[in-house]
Amino acid sequence: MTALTLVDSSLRDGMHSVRHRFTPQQVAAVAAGLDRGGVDVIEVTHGDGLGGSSIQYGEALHSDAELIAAAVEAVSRARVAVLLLPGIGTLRQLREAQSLGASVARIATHCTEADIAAQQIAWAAEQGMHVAGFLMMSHMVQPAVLAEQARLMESYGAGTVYVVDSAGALVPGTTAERVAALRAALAPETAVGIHTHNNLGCGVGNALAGVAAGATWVDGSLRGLGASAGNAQLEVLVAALERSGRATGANLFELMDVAEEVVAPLMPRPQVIDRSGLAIGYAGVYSSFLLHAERAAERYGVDPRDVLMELGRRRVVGGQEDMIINVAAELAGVAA
Ligand SMILES: CC[C@H](O)CC(=O)C(=O)O
Ligand SMILES: [Mn+2]
Repeated sequence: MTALTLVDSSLRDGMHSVRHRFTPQQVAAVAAGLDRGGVDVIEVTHGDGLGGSSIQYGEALHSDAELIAAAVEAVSRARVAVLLLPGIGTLRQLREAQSLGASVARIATHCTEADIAAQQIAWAAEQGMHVAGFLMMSHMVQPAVLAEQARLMESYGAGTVYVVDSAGALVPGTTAERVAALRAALAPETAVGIHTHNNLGCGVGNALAGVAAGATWVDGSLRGLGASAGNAQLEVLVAALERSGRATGANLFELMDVAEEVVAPLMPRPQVIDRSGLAIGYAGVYSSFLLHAERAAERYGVDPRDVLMELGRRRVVGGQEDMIINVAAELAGVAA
C-alpha cells in the first residue's frame, strides 16, 4: 500500500481565518511543531496563495516571502509548499518562493479550468518542484468531468492532482466517487490528493473516504483552522486514519500538543460550524459569497440562506458576484 503524504494547511487555509495576519514568529512556531509531529508537507502563503495580499483578497501583515523563509528555517525534514492561483500569483513569485526553499507547488484552478494552469504547472515541474494540481469546487462537476480535468493537469506535469471540496459540500460517498474517478484516470505514478472542508461536518469523514478510495496525499489543519467552517482537523484525522488501519508516520501526541498549545491561542474564535458555514456547504457555493449574500439579503429584506441556495442552484461561481444582487432582488420580487 502506498504511504500517505500528510499535508498541513493551517498556515495557508488558516490564513483566511486570521485575516492573513500570521507573523514569521508564529509561522516558525507552528511549522516547527508540525515538523516534530511528522507532517510531510507544510503549506504557507496568503490564504489566496502567492500574491493574494491585496484590497480585494485581504492585505497580509507580512509578505509571502517572509513567511516562507520563516517556515523553511524552522523545519528539518518537512517540505514547504506554496499555493498559486493563476491570475492572482505570478511565476516571478513562484520562482522567489522556490529560491527561499519551497519545494512543493500547489497550483489551483476552478474544477473546469485546468487549462489555465498549463504554464504554471509545466514551469514548476521543470524546476524540479513537486506539483500538486488543485481542482477547486470539485462538487460542481460529475466525477468523469473532474477526471478529464485531472488528466489535463497531469499532462502539464502535475505529480499529484487533488479533489478539493472548497465549499465543504461533499459527503463521504460523493468524495469517494470523485477520488476513485481520478485514481482510475491517472497514471499509477500520479498521486491523488484530497482537501476537505467541514461545512457539513464531514471534513475528517470525507478525508477518510478519499483515502479509502485511493487518495494518498491528504490535507488537514490543526484545530481545523481554515476558511469558512474550517478544514479536516489534522490531529483528529491522524488518529482516525491510524484507527482505520492507515499508518501516517505522524506523532499524534506531538500534533495534539501543537494544536492545543501553539495554534489554539492564535485563533480568533473556535472553528465551529455556525449557520453561515453550514449554509455555504448546503448550498455548495464559494465561502466568499457569504458576505455579499448577507448584504444583498439585508437590502432586499430576504433570508441570506435563500440567496445562497438559489446561487447554488444556478451554479454561480467566483467572478459572478454581480448575480448575488439580482438573485436577492428576484427573491424579493423587485427589480435590482
Ligand atoms: C482561494 C483559494 C482557496 O482557499 C483554496 C482552497 O483551499 C479551497 O478551495 O478549498
Ligand atoms: Mn481549502
